Amino acid sequence: MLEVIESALRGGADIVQLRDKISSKRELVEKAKRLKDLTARYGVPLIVNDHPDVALAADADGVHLGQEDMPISVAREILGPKRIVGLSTHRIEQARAAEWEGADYIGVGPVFPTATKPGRQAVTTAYVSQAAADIRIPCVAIGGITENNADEVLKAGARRLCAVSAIVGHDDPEAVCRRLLEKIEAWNSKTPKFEEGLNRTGAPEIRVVINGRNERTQAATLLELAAQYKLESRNIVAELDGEVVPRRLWGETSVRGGCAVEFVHFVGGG
Ligand SMILES: Cc1ncc(COP(=O)(O)OP(=O)(O)O)c(N)n1
Ligand SMILES: Cc1ncsc1CCOP(=O)(O)O
Ligand SMILES: [Mg+2]
Repeated sequence: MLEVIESALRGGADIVQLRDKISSKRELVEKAKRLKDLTARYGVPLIVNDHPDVALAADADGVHLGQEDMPISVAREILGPKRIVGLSTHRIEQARAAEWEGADYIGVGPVFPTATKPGRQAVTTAYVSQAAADIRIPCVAIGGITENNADEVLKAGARRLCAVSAIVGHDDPEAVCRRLLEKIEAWNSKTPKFEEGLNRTGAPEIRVVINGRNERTQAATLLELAAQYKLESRNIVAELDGEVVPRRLWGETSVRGGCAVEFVHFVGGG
């Protein structure tokens, strides 16, 4: 496994997921630790599929969850705010919900039928296009993607590809990754520089609920959020997820996707 992954890393793979449905938890932790040592040498994040506890034990960079796995909020409780939490999606409503609930990225697939995930209906490139147009967090197209059909997926709007068998089932993973990356880069240079998940000023955009309304914001802290609404110098109280946050802490209080903020001001007589 380590040889194959190192070859992919040499070819430019820029994120690695440990997906192993057979090993025991004990074996998974061992594998994840060894993989983490390897990916860290290449400065590449390691994601563990399905198991936040294994991700934590191996100091991996995040976890990938499916629709049947634990909720994002529970994984975050286990992993803390800094690690990556990704979620599989198969239709646009699930993608919107994932964004809303604070996923860091979504899987979009299976784009094509694949023996790696047998019995799963393909979502086709139509869903890839929908996600690319509608979703701000990074979208990773997955499922049956090979060098032969990568351009079709990229043409549909994907800018991140995940491939399993096309890479690990090839005798030269490095060469496959290099060629896939060339395709991704060719499509990136054809389209305006607009990173998925980042808006045009470069800051990540998240969805929050402000005084009961769904809003998008680039604010990283409560202070920035107040400033966005020109409230920072007004005599108001802020609540984050039902807790009052003292004004002196606004600058160091993070706002994250899906959180609820109430800005309350006082009026005479009540
Ligand atoms: C990047 C990415 N996308 C989708 C999946 C599939 O996750 P899930 O639906 O939970 O299925 P399993 O992989 O657990 O069989 C993934 N692993 N990675
Ligand atoms: C895990 C997973 N989830 C959706 S498709 C898939 C398998 C992707 O593997 P392959 O690249 O071999 O089709
Ligand atoms: Mg899963």
